[in-house]
Amino acid sequence: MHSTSRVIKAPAVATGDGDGGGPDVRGTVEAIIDDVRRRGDTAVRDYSERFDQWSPESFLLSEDEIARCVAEVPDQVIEDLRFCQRQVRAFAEAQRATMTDVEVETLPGVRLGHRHLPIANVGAYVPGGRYPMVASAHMSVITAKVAGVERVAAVTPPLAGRPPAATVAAMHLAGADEIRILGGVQAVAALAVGTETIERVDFLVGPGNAYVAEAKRQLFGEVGIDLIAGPTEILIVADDSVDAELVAADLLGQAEHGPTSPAILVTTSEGLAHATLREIERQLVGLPTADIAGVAWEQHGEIHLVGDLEEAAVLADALAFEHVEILTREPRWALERLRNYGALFLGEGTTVAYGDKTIGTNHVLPTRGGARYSGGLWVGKFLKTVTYQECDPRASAEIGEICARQCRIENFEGHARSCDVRVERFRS
Ligand SMILES: NC(=O)c1ccc[n+]([C@@H]2O[C@H](COP(=O)([O-])OP(=O)(O)OC[C@H]3O[C@@H](n4cnc5c(N)ncnc54)[C@H](O)[C@@H]3O)[C@@H](O)[C@H]2O)c1
Ligand SMILES: N[C@H](CO)Cc1c[nH]c[nH+]1
Ligand SMILES: [Zn+2]
Repeated sequence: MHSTSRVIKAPAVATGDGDGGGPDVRGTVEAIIDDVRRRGDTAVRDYSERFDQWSPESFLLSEDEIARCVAEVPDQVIEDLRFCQRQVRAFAEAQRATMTDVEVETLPGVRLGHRHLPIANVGAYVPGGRYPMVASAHMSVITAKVAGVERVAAVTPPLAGRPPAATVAAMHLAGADEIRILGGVQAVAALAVGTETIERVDFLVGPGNAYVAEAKRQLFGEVGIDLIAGPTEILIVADDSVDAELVAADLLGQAEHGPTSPAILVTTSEGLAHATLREIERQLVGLPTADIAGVAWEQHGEIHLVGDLEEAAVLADALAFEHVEILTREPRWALERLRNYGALFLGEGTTVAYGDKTIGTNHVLPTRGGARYSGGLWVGKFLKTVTYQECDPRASAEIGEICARQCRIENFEGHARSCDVRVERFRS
């Protein structure tokens, strides 16, 4: 296909630079994980002091401390948290209901099945370095609980030298079994490898900054992980049916996550492209987070003018962004056409912020191209799909003959004899 794509605004820094996985981040993370492995709680405390100026008597909140946090949160906030959590739970439960166990008779006397078993021990990282990311508590903790996870150990960094009350309330209402005020690599490493006071988990979930994402990547194998959910990304596909005010607001909305968060507009309308540039400048004035969003936009913001929506789709699939908004006349075309995205937002009626906080889909989503091979966090990530089999004597004799021959092709004589013994025993 001949592309007529033109760049209206290029990023000052190549997308992906500096937002994780670079040698500095990799080395720092490796050193912290090693140290936590060697020195346990002492290392955890040292890094918490160094990075978060936080060294309480215990990182684990007592029931009283949790109750004090919940009491600090205004009633309206608690009511809204409960609303958001109901939406997340309802969608997770609907997804869980699709995951039925299977048992089939594939041949007479041969029964094969699978079951979905919840992981027993999960660590849920709730970010909070720059903003208290309250909603991440719903996304990880509720979803784990809907899956049937027994122990959810939740962690989040302190906020201005204190437990972040709303985040703690959200973790508690979501059903977290343990709540620790502990952030960054030291928290993730402690959960993964275990320390004198923190029982290790089997699976780590949740978003985080480049350090947290890299820590999960390095610990993978020793512990399971949901996905790499690093610095937020947004891509908007738009035609001339949408106005620049909405597009600019949505781009800046996610750019405010951090100075390395890319925000990209792909449009068929040259008028919208230029209007969006102007509108972003206008909206940055007076935005309290303009210092972050402005840098993100300047360094990682892009506008591409394309010939048609097919070109837009090719670009969107190649970039495989975390969030993709479709602001075109008939947005549902994207459901059929696009394949690489973490979450899709169809039409002007919704926006990434709805998914981030309130509507019920999970906001823990793949970044840095991870959408090519993974979707976001969902109830299925907490379930292990395990198989079983059973064979009656007649079927066993039949299968055994074939299987023994197959084993010998591969020179597995021991395997073959485990079949032979059954053929002998069960042949009528
Ligand atoms: N992809 C997703 O699904 C998703 C969802 C929500 C949030 N996010 C992302 O989560 C991130 C949250 O980042 P944050 O920083 O606000 O909170 P965070 O909790 O992820 O990280 C804060 C911690 O980073 C550690 N840290 C900071 N500087 C460090 C350094 N130089 N060396 C080692 N450790 C260091 C500190 O211990 C601190 O507690 C954002 O990038 C946001 O875009 C992603
Ligand atoms: N946009 C983030 C997902 O990348 C989620 C979030 C929560 N709160 C604000 N934003
Ligand atoms: Zn967001």
